[in-house]
Amino acid sequence: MANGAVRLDLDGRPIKPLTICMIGAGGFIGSHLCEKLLNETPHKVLALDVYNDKIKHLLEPDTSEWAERIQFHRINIKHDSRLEGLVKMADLTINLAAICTPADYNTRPLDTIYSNFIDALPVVKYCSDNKKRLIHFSTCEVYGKTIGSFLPKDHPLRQDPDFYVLKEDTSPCIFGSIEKQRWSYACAKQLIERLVYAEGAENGLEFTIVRPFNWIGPRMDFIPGIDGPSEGVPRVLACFSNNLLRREPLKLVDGGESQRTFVYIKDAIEAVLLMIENPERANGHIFNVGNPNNEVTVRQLAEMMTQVYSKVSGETAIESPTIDVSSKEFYGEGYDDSDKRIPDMTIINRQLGWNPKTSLWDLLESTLTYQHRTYAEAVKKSTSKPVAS
Ligand SMILES: NC(=O)c1ccc[n+]([C@@H]2O[C@H](COP(=O)([O-])OP(=O)(O)OC[C@H]3O[C@@H](n4cnc5c(N)ncnc54)[C@H](O)[C@@H]3O)[C@@H](O)[C@H]2O)c1
Ligand SMILES: O=c1ccn([C@@H]2O[C@H](COP(=O)(O)OP(=O)(O)O[C@H]3OC[C@@H](O)[C@H](O)[C@H]3O)[C@@H](O)[C@H]2O)c(=O)[nH]1
Repeated sequence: MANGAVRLDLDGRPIKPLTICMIGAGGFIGSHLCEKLLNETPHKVLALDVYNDKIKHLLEPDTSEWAERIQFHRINIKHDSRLEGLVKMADLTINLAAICTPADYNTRPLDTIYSNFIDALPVVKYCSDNKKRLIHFSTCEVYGKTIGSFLPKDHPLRQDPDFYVLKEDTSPCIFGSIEKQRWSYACAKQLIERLVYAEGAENGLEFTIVRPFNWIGPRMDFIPGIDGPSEGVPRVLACFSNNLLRREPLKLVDGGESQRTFVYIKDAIEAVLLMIENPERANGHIFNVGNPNNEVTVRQLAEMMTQVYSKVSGETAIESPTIDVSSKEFYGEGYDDSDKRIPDMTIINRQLGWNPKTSLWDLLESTLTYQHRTYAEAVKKSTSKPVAS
C-alpha cells in the first residue's frame, strides 16, 4: 500500500483488511484486480488459477513488499479438493473463472456450459454453506439482443432508449434458438446468476453479481502464435491488435454493424474495488459495469484502432485496412450476435457513486501502446523465420 493511512468506506467507516479468495486471478481482469489490491489496499489475495503468466510480476521474489499479501495456488476448480478450504480461509470470494471467448461458445458449447455453470456451482455452495460473501462475475451477454432489434430497421421506436438501454432490474434476457449455440455462454451465466440470487433469497448468501460490458485494456487475451495458439480466436481487441501487428486487414464479421460500448479496464477495476470495500451497499445487487459514452460499431472500432495504431507505432496503415467476412466463415456454424449494448448506470451510480472516466480514444491509445511495446518485436521475428525445407 502506498501509505499507512486508514482507508474509509463510502460511509466514512474504517475498512478492515480482508483476505480475498480470487478464482481466475491469472486472467485479464484478475491480473488488474490483483495489481490494484496490492498497490492501493492492505488486503491479502489467495490467487487461484491454472495459469499465472499475467500475474508473474506480482509473484516474483523481488516484489517482496507484496510477498506476504499474495499467494498463488495452481488449482483447476473442476477437480480440486483444496477449493473449499481456501474459500473458508477468506472473508470474501471473487469468482472470475470462465471460458469467455465467443469463438468457443458455438464450437465448444459443452465446455462453455460446464465452465460457466457446473464449475461455478461448488463455489456458490461453499460460500453459502460457510456464510462467506461472494462477488460473482457474470456478463452483459445475459441481456442477449435488444427489444429494438426485432423492429424493422427504420422503425422510429428503435431510437427510444426503452427499446435498447439495458437495465439490471427490468430488461428481459433475449437469446436466439438452441441451434444458435452462441447463446450457450449467456444461458449458463444467466442460470448461475439465478442460482446465486436464489441462494441469497432462501439461504441468506451475501452476494454481488457483476455484469461487465466489454472491459478492455493491456493483457487482454493473447496474440495468436505469440502467447497463444496460432489458430486461436481471442476477443475483438486482441483479434484487431493481431491484424495490426501483422499488417493484415482487420476482419469485420457480417459487415461490423454490431455495436458495443467499451470501458477501460482501469476504470472498471475502480468499480470492483468499491464493491469489495462497501459490502453494505453492494450486497444483494446486480451491477452493470460499462461506459455508455463509448459506443461504436465494430467497423468504427476497426477504423479507430487503425488510426491509433498508426500514431503509436509510427507505421502508416495498409492500403485496405478492413475486409468483410461472414460469421460462418469466421466463427463457424451456430454463431449469433448481440446487436447493441448500452448499460444503464442508475444502480451503480446510486449505490457506489461510480462513473467511468476514460474516452475510447484515450483507452485505445494506452492499450495499443502496450500491444506495440509488448508484441511488435516478437511478431516481426515470427514472420521473418525461414520456412524449413
Ligand atoms: N473482459 C470482459 O469484458 C468481460 C465481459 C463480460 C464478462 N466477463 C467475465 O469476467 C470474468 C473474467 O474475464 P476475463 O476477461 O478476465 O477472462 P480471462 O479468460 O482472461 O480470465 C479467466 C481466468 O479464469 C481461469 N480459469 C478458467 N477456468 C478455470 C478453472 N476451471 N480453474 C481455475 N481457473 C480457471 C483462466 O485460466 C483465466 O485465467 C469471466 O467470468 C467472464 O465471463 C468479462
Ligand atoms: O476479428 C473480429 C473479432 C470480433 N468481431 C466482432 O466484434 C464484436 C465483439 O466481439 P468480442 O470478441 O469482443 O465479443 P462480444 O462483445 O461479442 O462478447 C464478449 O462480451 C462480453 C463477455 O462476456 C465476453 O468476453 C464476450 O462474450 C462482435 O460483433 C464480433 O462479431 C469482428 O468483427 N472481428
